[in-house]
Amino acid sequence: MGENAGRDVELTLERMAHGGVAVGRLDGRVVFVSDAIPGETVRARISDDRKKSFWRADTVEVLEPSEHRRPHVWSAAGIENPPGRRAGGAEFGHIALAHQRELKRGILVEALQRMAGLEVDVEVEALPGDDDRGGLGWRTRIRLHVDEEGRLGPMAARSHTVIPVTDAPLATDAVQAATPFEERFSGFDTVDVLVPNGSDARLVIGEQKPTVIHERVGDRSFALDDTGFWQVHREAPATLTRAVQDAVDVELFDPRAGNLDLYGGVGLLAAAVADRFGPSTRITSVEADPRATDHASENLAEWLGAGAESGRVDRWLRALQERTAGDRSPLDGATVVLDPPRSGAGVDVMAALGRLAPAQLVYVACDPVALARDVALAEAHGYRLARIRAFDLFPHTHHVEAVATLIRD
Ligand SMILES: C[S@@+](CC[C@H](N)C(=O)[O-])C[C@H]1O[C@@H](n2cnc3c(N)ncnc32)[C@H](O)[C@@H]1O
Repeated sequence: MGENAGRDVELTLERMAHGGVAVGRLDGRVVFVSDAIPGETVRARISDDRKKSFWRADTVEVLEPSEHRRPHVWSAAGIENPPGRRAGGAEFGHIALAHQRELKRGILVEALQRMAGLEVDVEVEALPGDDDRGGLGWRTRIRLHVDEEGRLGPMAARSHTVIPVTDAPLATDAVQAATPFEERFSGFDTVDVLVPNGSDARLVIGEQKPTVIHERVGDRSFALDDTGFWQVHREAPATLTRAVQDAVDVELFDPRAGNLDLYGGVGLLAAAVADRFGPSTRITSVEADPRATDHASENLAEWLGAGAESGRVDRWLRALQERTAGDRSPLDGATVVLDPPRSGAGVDVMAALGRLAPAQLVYVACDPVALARDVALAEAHGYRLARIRAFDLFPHTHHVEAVATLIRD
């Protein structure tokens, strides 16, 4: 760190940036400030002055509060704790819930405008029950880290410091009740606590071998590993199922085409499509994790035309192209659902999709900037954004989920 780290400065915040930090300016230099709200004036402590183009700072006192400021929903994360000693993972917990959604909307709209040249408006929709519970009690799984004394807690934001806690209010009541906050776990790095829908709580301590669990979504049961990926919000699997079903343009959907569910996990979204379009639907889920792929095969077994293949999406699409003989693309008339990790699909995958030319893409995104970049790439390959919805899948954090339909012009 340079000589400014630790210095307190007064800043008025202009806007919220991607990543959940507010933007202020000090002598013309951008400063990203945590725990602040656009419009506020705060005293902030500089935490990182290594870069020429921007510094980072943490709010230590609010001098002129925003009307949207609230006491933090998690005392372990509030500004009463010293910078570097605040629990991470609830960086919007000091902002009124409706305003959190407004800020997330702004980030998504601005990213699409700046990176894809699109003027869209979109509401960030609350998930069922969240407004009644103040945006708390939604996490069906949490990962806690172990500090040097064996205590459990999240890391502080942008840090590897574990902050021991005695509660986790974003987690469901069942997850909180199952979390052994008072126990010590010396010798382990992490403890995962999860309560699958309709079954008992599970603890995954350190590098434990995976155990198969089941999650219910409506009438369906999905097999998965307790160490594997599953949507975190208790209402997310059902909400994304409906959103993907609604996002598919029915006129363009061909059940006999080579439909795909890329980054398919254990087959949640392939099942959504197959459920929507009936028993003759063909769809292949592509997933990098071989165990998740095995579960997807099992979870999709009732549809004759549905299956799962293991592989990295970029390589799998390249192999598909290489197998292609003649002029007809294997994705002619196909619908491709893709739900990549935070980094998005990226240049190679979007280019491969552009060459394979499916009729429509349904892009499920957990990062608005990666989405906007990939929408711009899709446009360059002849697709246009036909519709987009956004969901507040992660209340009290800066994260937002979007479901976009891109249609080949
Ligand atoms: C956001 S999750 C979505 C899973 C699924 N759609 C769901 O909703 O449950 C992303 C999935 O992509 C997988 N993944 C990450 N990178 C991948 C890649 N390059 N190729 C294939 N799968 C990948 C992860 O293992 C994870 O299961």
